[in-house]
Amino acid sequence: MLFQVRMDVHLPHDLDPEARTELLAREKAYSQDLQRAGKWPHIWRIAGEYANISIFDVDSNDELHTLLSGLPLFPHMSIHVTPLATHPSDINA
Ligand SMILES: O=C(O)C[C@H]1C=CC(=O)O1
Repeated sequence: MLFQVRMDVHLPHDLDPEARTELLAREKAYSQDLQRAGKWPHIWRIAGEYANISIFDVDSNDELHTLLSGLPLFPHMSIHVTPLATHPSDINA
């Protein structure tokens, strides 16, 4: 099952710089592990925003929720999920 996920990051302005560095390192490692596992096949920065558009390839809504809620940045993000269906005009479908 494919989902488009938009993540907008809102880090607290008073976050300790060391804690911020550690948090972002954990986020990067978590994200890259899921990319290597094929669960997170696309991630794009939205130009000009601290936000990304990602594609997740998961087995269920529950798996998606588990993966998203495990993001180290989860407490600092707003997340919008769009389920994707096959387009009838897709020549690759
Ligand atoms: O920077 C972001 O867009 C937020 C987050 C998503 C993956 C990652 O490494 O950071």
